[in-house]
Amino acid sequence: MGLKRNKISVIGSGFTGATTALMVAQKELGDVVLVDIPNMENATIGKALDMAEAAPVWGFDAKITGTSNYEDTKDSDLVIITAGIARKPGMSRDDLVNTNAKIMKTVTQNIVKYSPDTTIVVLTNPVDAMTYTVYKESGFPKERVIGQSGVLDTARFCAFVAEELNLSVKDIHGFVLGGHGDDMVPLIRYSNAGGIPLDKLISKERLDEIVARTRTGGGEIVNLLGNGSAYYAPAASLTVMAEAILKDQRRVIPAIAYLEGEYGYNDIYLGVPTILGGNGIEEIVQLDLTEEEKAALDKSAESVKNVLHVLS
Ligand SMILES: NC(=O)C1=CN([C@@H]2O[C@H](COP(=O)(O)OP(=O)(O)OC[C@H]3O[C@@H](n4cnc5c(N)ncnc54)[C@H](O)[C@@H]3O)[C@@H](O)[C@H]2O)C=CC1
Ligand SMILES: O=C([O-])CC(=O)C(=O)O
Repeated sequence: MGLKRNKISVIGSGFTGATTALMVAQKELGDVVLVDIPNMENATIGKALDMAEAAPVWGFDAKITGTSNYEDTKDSDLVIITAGIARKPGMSRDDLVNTNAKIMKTVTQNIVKYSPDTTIVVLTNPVDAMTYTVYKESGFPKERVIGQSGVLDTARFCAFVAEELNLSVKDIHGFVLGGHGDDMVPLIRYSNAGGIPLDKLISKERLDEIVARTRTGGGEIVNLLGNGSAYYAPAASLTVMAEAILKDQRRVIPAIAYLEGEYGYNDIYLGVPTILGGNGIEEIVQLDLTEEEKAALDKSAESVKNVLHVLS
């Protein structure tokens, strides 16, 4: 017998879930089970079938199944949660908290029932609080419940810097920490273009504008789409995290992790630099922060705590 293929379940077959399913299948990270509520079952089966029919065109081997039955997720190696409502123009991510917390609880109970040893990556907003909810509901060890924000926020920052400098995105490295809200913390000191610190290449005034655009990057897309939020870059971000975990890459990736003293915070999920590998979050990297950077991170952590208070 040959090697066993990974099984990846994606919960929620909407914009982010369906796009993620296609991206992970295209990269042959494993077989994919796409799950939604019973009312959406036909549409979910249809999306999965449509993706399976793309496989011969692109030449990827991955079985893709659509379902509303969690039994089909049994023994998943990785579960990605995208289920829930998305914001519309005029809303903040935090407005989604009560509706999506309820969804997180039922989804998590079903995941745990069929895949007690899996690793969970959460996308649903407000994502820091939703990752905390999934962690508490699952009873899983903290390293196996992870939230996505930093890859996306950093990607937006890098896209804006590459555009500003007219350079390849491949040479831009950024680091965005904190909660996935408008007071997230892009760390200029740890960002560079081909190793050259950004403050040597871009004026302070323009850098401030890029930081501000990064912080409201999700809202910029929400306003343009009019009827939902971003999904291509979020799905690409989830795919990178899935690859790091399933291939045990030990990549340095900003992710939403449970903190017990790191950066001075306790009992909170927050975006920090991590090492992501086969065991999920294998380490939290503790950077030295200036007083100003730490104050900005404190403010962001405070916003996440305020959302968590709504839930308790
Ligand atoms: N953390 C991040 O960086 C990002 C987070 N998001 C969040 O991801 C979530 C999903 O966004 P979209 O895919 O654009 O929304 P969408 O509305 O296109 O899809 C959500 C899907 O979840 C399904 N769903 C609802 N309750 C469910 C349940 N109990 N079980 C299974 N499926 C269920 C819905 O039927 C729908 O198909 C939103 O909360 C959004 O704010 C989106 C982009 C980036
Ligand atoms: O902005 C939103 O509501 C969706 C999201 O989290 C993002 O695109 O960063």
